[in-house]
Amino acid sequence: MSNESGNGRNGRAAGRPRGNEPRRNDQGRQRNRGGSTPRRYSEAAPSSRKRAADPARLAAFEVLRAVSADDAYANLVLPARIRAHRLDTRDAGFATELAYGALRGQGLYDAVLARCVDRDLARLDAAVLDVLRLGTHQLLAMRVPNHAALDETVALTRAEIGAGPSGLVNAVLRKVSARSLDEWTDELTAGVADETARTSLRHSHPEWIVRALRQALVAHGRGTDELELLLDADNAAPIVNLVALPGLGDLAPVVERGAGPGSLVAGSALYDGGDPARLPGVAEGTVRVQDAGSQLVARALAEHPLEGRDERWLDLCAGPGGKAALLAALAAQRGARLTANEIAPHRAQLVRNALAAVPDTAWEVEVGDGRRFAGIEDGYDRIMLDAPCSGLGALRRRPESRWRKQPSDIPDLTALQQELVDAAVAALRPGGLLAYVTCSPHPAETTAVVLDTLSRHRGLRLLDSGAALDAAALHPVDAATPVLGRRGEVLAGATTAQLWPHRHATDAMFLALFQRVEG
Ligand SMILES: C[S@@+](CC[C@H](N)C(=O)[O-])C[C@H]1O[C@@H](n2cnc3c(N)ncnc32)[C@H](O)[C@@H]1O
Repeated sequence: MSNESGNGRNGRAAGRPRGNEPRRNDQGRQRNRGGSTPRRYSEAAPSSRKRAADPARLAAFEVLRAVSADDAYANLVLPARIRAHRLDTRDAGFATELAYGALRGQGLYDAVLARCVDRDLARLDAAVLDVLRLGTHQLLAMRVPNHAALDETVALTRAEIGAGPSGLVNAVLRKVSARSLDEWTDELTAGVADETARTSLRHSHPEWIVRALRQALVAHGRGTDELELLLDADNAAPIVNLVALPGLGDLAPVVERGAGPGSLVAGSALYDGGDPARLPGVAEGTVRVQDAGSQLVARALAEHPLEGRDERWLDLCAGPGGKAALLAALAAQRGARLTANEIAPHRAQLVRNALAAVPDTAWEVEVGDGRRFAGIEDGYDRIMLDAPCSGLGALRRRPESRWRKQPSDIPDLTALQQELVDAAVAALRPGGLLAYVTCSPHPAETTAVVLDTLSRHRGLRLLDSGAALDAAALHPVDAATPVLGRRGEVLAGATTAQLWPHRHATDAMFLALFQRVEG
């Protein structure tokens, strides 16, 4: 057995990519090799190869098993598996790339596997299918030598599933390794006439999401020529974004530990040095992991000028508390107080945890349906409505989510979004500000909700949301979309704003900032 296919002297498992940057093709996809690279295979038969599973690959396998067998969320399972296997920073990075990459690429990898397995994939043992997805990702998209990907995946199969399927796994992965990712995608898409179906395969997104994102680009004033960039951004690992809670957190020690300053929003940093939980301030909760787009929409609400009283702030749908923590810290600096409401008790507890670092004079947590705020007496000055949504703007962060969502989810969500908007409007004092936010660019959840809201609430004005984002950002973000009125006229001074992973390196957060103009 070569050195590369066994555990190294430092305990690091074999076959890890070496060098700094993974190679990428012209769509930004990570590559294993080009078609001209010589292919190497282990000479040993599967039965005589190593049997122990490499801990990093085992951690990734456990994540895929939890996702497919228990409907778990990969981003919640992975940290625990990394700790359980005591992976160092490099191996944790390998396990993360392997698990997340295999989940994101599942649509394309299953199409490849369907060509290499002599039966319907649905008839394969689910654990065997997961192990094949992990092997396929290593062979086609990671810089793991072929022989290491094969040996290690067969060893994982033997150790975790049994000797029986290891021959099948070996045979299938040898077929997979006979072509590069580009060769496979070309072959799989060659006979597909429909453009959406081709794009869906090539970029490993369900067809309905490809269609929805194409419509979203158009609805928010972008060109459909950006679609492939957007899909590729969904398939790339996002860098960790940090926020220092204003007045409480300090980024200087975090920067000393290798983080770079964030370029989009004040008080933010970017970190790619491993587990952010080890950074100064993170355990204390004064420095938090939070997407820069989320930071920006929270600041856009908090920093927009407001006449009159500015003491009562409401976060209507606060769980798990990311925006609430930032809003509460800003409220504390202004002598305001945030009510953070959440319907799910366990998520309300996450909000309390997120707020723990902020003086408790500045916040309270309530548990209940946000729609009950329609009946309150004394209105709020600033309301954040970060509505439950499809999450189509955060696919890069939740690698399995694209395969779980259904187009039939959307109508129920938009009905709830509209009812929550109605409650928020009723809970707003005259002159008060309402931020309607989604982590989805889907037109039904964004522009359609805004137009419906404007048609039913004549006392509500849509502000220039794009300008509000620009004012809260370190530089103009160019995210504004003009809004058309009933007769097709552009509404003066009114825009919505849409951030994008491929343009802003944020989640695709949507913001519509409203003001109640009459009592
Ligand atoms: C998009 S998440 C909010 C994310 C949060 N603002 C943050 O930044 O961490 C939407 C939240 O709304 C909650 N939710 C769903 N229906 C609700 C309702 N009717 N009233 C209040 N909260 C609700 C969900 O449980 C979920 O925690």
